Amino acid sequence: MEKILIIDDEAAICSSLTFALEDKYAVKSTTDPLQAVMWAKEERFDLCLLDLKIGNVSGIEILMELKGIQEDLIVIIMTAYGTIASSIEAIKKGAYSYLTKPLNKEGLYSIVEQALKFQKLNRQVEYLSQELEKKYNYKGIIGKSPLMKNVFTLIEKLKDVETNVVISGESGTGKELVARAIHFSGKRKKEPFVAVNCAAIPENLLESELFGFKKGAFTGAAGDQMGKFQYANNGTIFLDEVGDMPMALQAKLLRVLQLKQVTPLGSNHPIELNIRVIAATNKDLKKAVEAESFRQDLYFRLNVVEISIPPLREKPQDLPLLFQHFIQSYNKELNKKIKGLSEEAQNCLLQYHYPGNIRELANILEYAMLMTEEPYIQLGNLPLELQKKSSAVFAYNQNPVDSLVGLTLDEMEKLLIEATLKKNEGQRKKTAQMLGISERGLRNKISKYKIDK
Ligand SMILES: Nc1ncnc2c1ncn2[C@@H]1O[C@H](COP(=O)(O)OP(=O)(O)OP(=O)(O)O)[C@@H](O)[C@H]1O
Repeated sequence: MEKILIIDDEAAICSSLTFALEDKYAVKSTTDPLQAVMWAKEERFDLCLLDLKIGNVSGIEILMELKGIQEDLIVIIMTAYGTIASSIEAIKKGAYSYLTKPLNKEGLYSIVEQALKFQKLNRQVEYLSQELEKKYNYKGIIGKSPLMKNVFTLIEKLKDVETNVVISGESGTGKELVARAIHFSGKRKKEPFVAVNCAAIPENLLESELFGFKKGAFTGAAGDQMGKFQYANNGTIFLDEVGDMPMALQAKLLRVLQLKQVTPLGSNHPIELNIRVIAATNKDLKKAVEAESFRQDLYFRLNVVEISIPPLREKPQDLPLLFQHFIQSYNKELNKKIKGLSEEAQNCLLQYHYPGNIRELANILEYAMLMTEEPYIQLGNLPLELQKKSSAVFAYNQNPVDSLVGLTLDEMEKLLIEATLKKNEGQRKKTAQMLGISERGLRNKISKYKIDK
């Protein structure tokens, strides 16, 4: 039985409403707003009939307090004054609807029934979207596309074995997330997971960062320092951007992996290691081996199994799930109650090709959520760059040439190259022919406009 709370400063109204509703619902009523707030803290009501003015207390304040306690409580405002303005204010603050006094029984029944139905549906939607998120959320990695399912299968296979793994994919595709999933679901999960970005640490510091050093090993080595390998002992070391590791260090890394021991700089005492190595790269390591910028022996030692993570533009079916996932998580982080995206904003985000992959999508949504005050993110809340692209595409569909007015020639050229590449599924030769330029010319423009390949 649904529970209804009635708050009105007239005891007669409280009892007549109770009488009208108690056959069908569990009803509690009070003339004291403080009492009502106390009840709401102790038990969960489904619906509240709230007077707009209870003595000196404003019903809107009570409404806000009740909503703060239980967000999905349906509140129907009752007003003797019938002033549209205050009722509209109440609705803006989260009331479901309002009734004008004197109350008519039929009107009351119908609005209560309708409101409870609405709430039931809302709860169902909330429940189903959480279930959906669970279904397509593999250890915090969202995705339902066949490409991502393949990644999940590999994680399952690799989590409990000791095999070295290379995770490849463009920047922001989730390589570190996958490495963490392997570590934290496998048998080393209680041991450390240590991530090192080989591209972010200056070359002269990388060796000491990885292997550690003894006091006096070099100028400035004021005391002993443990290296990342030692920190990660018994656990997993995650070598991010391994393709950027200098050649000299690659040889040392290979020795550490072969001998399963590390010797800090300036020390003669090797330390035994029991470590799993997961490396990541946004470069094509095979090509780097061919170009002799990556050692072949190290490549074979690291790359026992490769997990390749597809760029976001190759798995558009994951976009709606990711939108929902990030909106939910930023709602928590930013203390917001955004419900979703307007159709226009959603279309704009569906059309975009995300050179920065999921990291870029997350940033766009965080920005948009900070900008929006409404329940749904609007096109105008998205970064300007995206809006511009979207309006150009939209306008183009309406009126091909006029619509491009406002873009610079460079912006237009970039859009045209992107669209032609997309039509030709990335084939440059065909694209260059279509655009009437040489392949070299196309390559130059691709790099000038930073178009992803
Ligand atoms: N499938 C996914 N589901 C949910 N969040 C994801 C997913 N993939 C990536 N992310 C999020 O996107 C951000 C970037 O991911 P991550 O750092 O793992 O990417 P990366 O490929 O290692 O990037 P880089 O190469 O730049 O280091 C993180 O905040 C991560 O949580």
